Amino acid sequence: MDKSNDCCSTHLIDGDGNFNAVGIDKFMKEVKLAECGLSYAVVAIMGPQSSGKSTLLNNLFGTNFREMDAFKGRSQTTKGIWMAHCVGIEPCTLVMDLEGTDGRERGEDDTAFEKQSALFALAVSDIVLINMWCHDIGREQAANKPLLKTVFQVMMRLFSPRKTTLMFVIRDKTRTPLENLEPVLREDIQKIWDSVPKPEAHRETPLSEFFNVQVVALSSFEEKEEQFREQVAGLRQRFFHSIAPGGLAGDRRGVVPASGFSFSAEQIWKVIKENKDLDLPAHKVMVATVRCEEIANEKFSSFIGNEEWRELEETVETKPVPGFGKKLSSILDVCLSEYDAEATYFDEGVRSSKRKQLEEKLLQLVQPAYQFMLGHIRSGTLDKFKEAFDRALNEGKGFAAAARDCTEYFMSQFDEASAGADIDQANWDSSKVRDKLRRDIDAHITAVRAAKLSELTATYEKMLNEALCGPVEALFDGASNDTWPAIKKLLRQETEKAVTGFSSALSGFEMDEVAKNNMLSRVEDHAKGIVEAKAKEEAGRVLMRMKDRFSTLFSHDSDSMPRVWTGKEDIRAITKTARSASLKLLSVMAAIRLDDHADNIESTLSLALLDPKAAASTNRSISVDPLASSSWNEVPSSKTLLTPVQCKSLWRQFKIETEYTVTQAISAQEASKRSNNWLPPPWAIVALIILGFNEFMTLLRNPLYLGFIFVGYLLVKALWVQLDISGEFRNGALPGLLSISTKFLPTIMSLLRKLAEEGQSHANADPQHNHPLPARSSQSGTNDYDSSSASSEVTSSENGNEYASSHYKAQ
Ligand SMILES: Nc1nc2c(ncn2[C@@H]2O[C@H](COP(=O)(O)OP(=O)(O)OP(=O)(O)O)[C@@H](O)[C@H]2O)c(=O)[nH]1
Repeated sequence: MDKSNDCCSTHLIDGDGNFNAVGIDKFMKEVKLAECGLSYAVVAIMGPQSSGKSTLLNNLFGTNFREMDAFKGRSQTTKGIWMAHCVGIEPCTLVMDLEGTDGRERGEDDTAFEKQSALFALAVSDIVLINMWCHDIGREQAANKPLLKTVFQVMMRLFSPRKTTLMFVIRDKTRTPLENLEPVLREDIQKIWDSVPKPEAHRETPLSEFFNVQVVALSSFEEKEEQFREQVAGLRQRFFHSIAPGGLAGDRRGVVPASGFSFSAEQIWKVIKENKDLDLPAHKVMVATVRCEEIANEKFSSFIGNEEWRELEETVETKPVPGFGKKLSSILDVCLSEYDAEATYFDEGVRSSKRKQLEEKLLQLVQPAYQFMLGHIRSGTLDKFKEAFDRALNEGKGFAAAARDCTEYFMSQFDEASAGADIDQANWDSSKVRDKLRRDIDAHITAVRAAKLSELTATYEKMLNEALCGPVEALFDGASNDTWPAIKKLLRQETEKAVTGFSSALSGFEMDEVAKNNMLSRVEDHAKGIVEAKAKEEAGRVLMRMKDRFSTLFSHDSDSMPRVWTGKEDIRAITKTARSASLKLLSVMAAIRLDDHADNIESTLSLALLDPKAAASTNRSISVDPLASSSWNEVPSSKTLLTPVQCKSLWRQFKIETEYTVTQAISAQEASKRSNNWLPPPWAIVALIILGFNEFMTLLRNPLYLGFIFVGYLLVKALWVQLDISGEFRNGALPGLLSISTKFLPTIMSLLRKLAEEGQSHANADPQHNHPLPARSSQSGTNDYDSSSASSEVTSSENGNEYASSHYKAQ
């Protein structure tokens, strides 16, 4: 029978002392040893070569170790150490069949492997069966004596050895009852124990401290097979629940968890082969360290490959994952509890330190995902805060209250959400992200606050602009003594109104008094600035305004009716009034007078510009022009709109530009006077009537004369109109005469030509109806007269209008 093909037995260490790690791993998987934890037992059998060890094990545990064929003779069949799984015994029990001692194959001196395998069996097994022939008991040259000596010697090489059960299996028992055999055997054992050299610490240590000695006797398999089987079946029962308290196994102090068995065995064999002492507690820790490390690494790798984790990690990079903390905690929990389950039977100190390391590694791995999650929570909370804050402001909530409430609410929202992202395994600090959120919120509030404040300021400034610009301009338009007081009053009213409104609008911001007052004073300054800017603007066009005012006053009477220069008006007085009114405008526009400080700009200006002679006489002693200065005495330069020099220059310009209007008026007045004087004086008219009374009467009595006179009148009138005599004389008598004299003859000629043409055309058109010429001429003359008269009237009317309109334009 070839043992290598057995499904449940494997060559653990070969004859040359090589450890079959691959084979044992495979074996462990087959028997599912790793799942057993500490619930497993290891049995080893030692004994002389061909003493029926394999036969016993196969019968006892249902194994399939190779037995020697009885017909081929007693030669060594078991080389090295074999291992098999005991069939049907609970808990899982492994059995090791060791190479027989005192074998002829290795020679008498080659005890190295024997000792090594004995030490290995003692270090690894809970129960060691010592197979011996019954007839060897009490014999001096017994085959098992060297074996026992070896066992006891190697036992000394184990530090803190656990108590192992040494079960002496007496084969081929004789009729001598066991009760008689056992004391002899125990005596033999004790003698051997006493003869073994021991270290100082164990010199007095009894055998029972190290070994739990048991003795069983079996009938011969060959001769009394039936009895043998019965006895073996009874013995088998003792291996059930061997590790339970009071069971067959020893104290199991050095036992390693089943999953570490293969590694532990390999390491023990390695140490034994290197001929070192075996420190089992240290070995246990070493095995635990290596195995826990392996388990931890395996769990870490399986965590990295975990689908759920990978999905979570991938998702959280782009968006928040609801229930992040719970999900991640549960994945980590599964991983760590798997570790716990597998490492549970290893040394507690090692196990927990490796668990801690695994946990740290896992937390390090998942921390970036947590940071992503916190980042999403932070940005999401910030966005929601902005929305809610805007909404609260739009609903009319006070700025500071809205900022405070929203901040408080959304910070608590963040705290809640970040608590949801926390995992049970770590106490991660989210305060940095929280602080960042707080900073972002504060920055947003500050930005919105600044925008709102500047919006409010702009609104009130705009209101002030609207309230002040137009009225101030109108007030400057009618510049008078009351202008600046009126402007001051208007400014005060509007400023008060704006400040009150602005102040109540600012109340929602809960600003400190100083800042608030600063803002209010800025609004006040703005109002003042508007007035000053308007004043500067108006001062820039003061010349135009002065001219307008002059024209208005000059060309209109006290009822604001356009003035017609009839000759009765006092142009000098009118001019003076108009100029002094214009000067008033100049003096009003010369400086900003928003404070109550009085100045004498007006008097200086009127003295220097309106009445230069008086000024000259007043200042004779000083002989200095009061306007030859670039500043007014009482007015600071910031409030000066027009310096004295500018005023002087403006006045000069003004006078030049208005002079034409005055000249025009004077001319018009003279022309008017002349046009009203064409009739002879009344006394001449009375003398003419008295002296010419007879001639008039004669003419009236004779219709022919009357007709001649009428025709003559028509001719003179026609000449008057044609020559525009009244028009020609408007520019003076001499130019009129000269002009008429040059135009007289051509006009007569053209008049006659027209008459001739008229007569010709009538003769050609209707030769039969030859109307009498006088009648026709009379009609024609009448028409001419009418049209001329009308045109003359129109012309004069147009001239009148033109005249009026020229005056109007001048205004
Ligand atoms: N006298 C006697 N012979 C036995 C007994 N059991 C087995 N044998 C015989 O002993 C011989 C050796 O049997 P194995 O079981 O191979 O002995 P072993 O100790 O495993 O041999 P190695 O592996 O070579 O050390 C076989 O021929 C068996 O038939 C027994 O109880 N009494």
